Amino acid sequence: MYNFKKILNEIKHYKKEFLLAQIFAIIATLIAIPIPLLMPILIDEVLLKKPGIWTQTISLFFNNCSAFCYILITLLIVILLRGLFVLFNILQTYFFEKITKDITYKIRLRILDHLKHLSINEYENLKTGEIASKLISDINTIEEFLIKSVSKFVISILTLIGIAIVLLLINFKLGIFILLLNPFVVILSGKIARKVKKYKKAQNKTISIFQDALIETLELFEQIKAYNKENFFFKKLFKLAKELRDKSFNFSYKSESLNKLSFLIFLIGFEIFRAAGILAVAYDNLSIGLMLAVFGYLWYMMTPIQDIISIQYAYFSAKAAIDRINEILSLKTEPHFENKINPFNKNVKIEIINLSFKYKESDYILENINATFKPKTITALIGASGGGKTTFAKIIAGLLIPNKGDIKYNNTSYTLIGLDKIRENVNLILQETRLFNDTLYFNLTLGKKIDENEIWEALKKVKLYEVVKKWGEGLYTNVGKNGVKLSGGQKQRVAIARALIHKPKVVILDESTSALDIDTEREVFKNIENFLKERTTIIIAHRAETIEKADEIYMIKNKKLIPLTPKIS
Ligand SMILES: Nc1ncnc2c1ncn2[C@@H]1O[C@H](COP(=O)(O)OP(=O)(O)OP(=O)(O)O)[C@@H](O)[C@H]1O
Repeated sequence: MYNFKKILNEIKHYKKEFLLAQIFAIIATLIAIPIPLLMPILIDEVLLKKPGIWTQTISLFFNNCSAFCYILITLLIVILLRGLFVLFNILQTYFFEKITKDITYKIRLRILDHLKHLSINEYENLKTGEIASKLISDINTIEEFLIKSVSKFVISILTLIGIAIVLLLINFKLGIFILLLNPFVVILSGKIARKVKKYKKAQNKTISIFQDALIETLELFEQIKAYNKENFFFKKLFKLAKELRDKSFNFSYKSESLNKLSFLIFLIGFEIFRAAGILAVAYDNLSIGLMLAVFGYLWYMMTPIQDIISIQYAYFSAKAAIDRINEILSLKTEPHFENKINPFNKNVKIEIINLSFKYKESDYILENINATFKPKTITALIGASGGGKTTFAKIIAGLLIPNKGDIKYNNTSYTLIGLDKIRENVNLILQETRLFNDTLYFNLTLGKKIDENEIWEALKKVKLYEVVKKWGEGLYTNVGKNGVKLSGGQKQRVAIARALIHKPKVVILDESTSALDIDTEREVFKNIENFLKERTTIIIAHRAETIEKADEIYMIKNKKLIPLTPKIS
């Protein structure tokens, strides 16, 4: 779990970089502080002919300097200082960014690692979009806070101290007046500016509601047409479009007005300080040049004050982001079992012993069941819809962990094998096959190097050979997002081909030919029959013909697994 202390503590790992960054930040600030003073001072010392410390210093190096020479030298020095300021600023940014990006990278890795080990049961309750937004936007928010608090805070404080000293030295009374009042001006205008942000957010929300509805309508366009529901859905869209107009108008108008108001407050403050500056010239011996320098410092003060104030907001946003990230980190990961014994080096006998299972908040789906699945045997599993067949298959495949009882693979408990080993050797082919937006080759091999001939052989068996041969790029054809270029039945056959290629010791077919027509299903089964008979096979099916192929039959009924012997035919 994360908290601010833990995140800020991370900085300890970057002591060298952090120290360098701070040193560069201090140098940059020291360089920047005198810049607003240099040009205005020439007004007094050169134009108004009141020689002072600046022209005297230049004269030490250049004899008989003319007005042009003073202005040129000052200009060159200002340009040089500005250049050096940027250079040191870049250096400090480099190190600060390196630190913050590395810290957030570690947070990202930690979340990804947690997701990797998430139990499937927990994963099913998560929305993928939510995870994506959490990973990206919440971590960005934390990063923003880190940059503001770690890098900008120190610089802002230093800059303000530097400016305060210069202002007080220029004119004590004017300095005090500005230093006390300016933060209020910035805070007030900043507060209003934040309200603008709130309205902008509300406006974006209305836009996204409209966008979501539009996308959904377009995605389901075919079904909407088929059910003759265009009027209903488009009426909803028309209504949302109207709402979007009204709300957008309301928000844009308000946010624009507030924006202007915020700037007005800032300008009023600025004008008051200018007036105070002129008053100081009139009544307090402030020179015109120094007055102009004070105006320069007024602008210069704005950014550090704003940065300091925004740390507070960044803190609250980051706090919410940390809470959301912790929500992900609190999701249960699957138990880790040591891979002590590998029972999969021969054909597999699976024994289910007093096994019970329930989902997070459900009643028991399976209760105290016992069964044996013999090697080189095809077992059919039947039962009413919703009875728990897929759940049972997932447990055998190591995707769900039983709440009670044991599963033994060749007399070895799953707790001694390790889930990864089980998944490697038990291939569960589900009814719905999800494919990667990648080539058919990748979808079949999943990154493993497999000889193309072997793949073509598998495709022949599942009757996809002709189809794929016709594709221009053959095995290297991209199947599109979620395999859109393939029909439901073709996708199911890709999944079966994948199993043929990976040769698992146990195969579970969970209604994995449901989308095939009877003839194709019959042929595919005939082609893979030997493959299935050589291993431990469980077939979940409704069709009598599929069940007939089984050597044994089990039925799931009332949370129990009942052997059906003799075989129904
Ligand atoms: N992730 C889940 N969280 C909570 N309950 C679930 C989850 N998955 C399935 N269930 C519930 O478990 C029960 C068994 O579902 P399962 O999918 O295993 O049944 P099935 O026999 O395979 O059904 P079908 O023949 O319709 O595919 C159902 O009541 C279902 O609502």
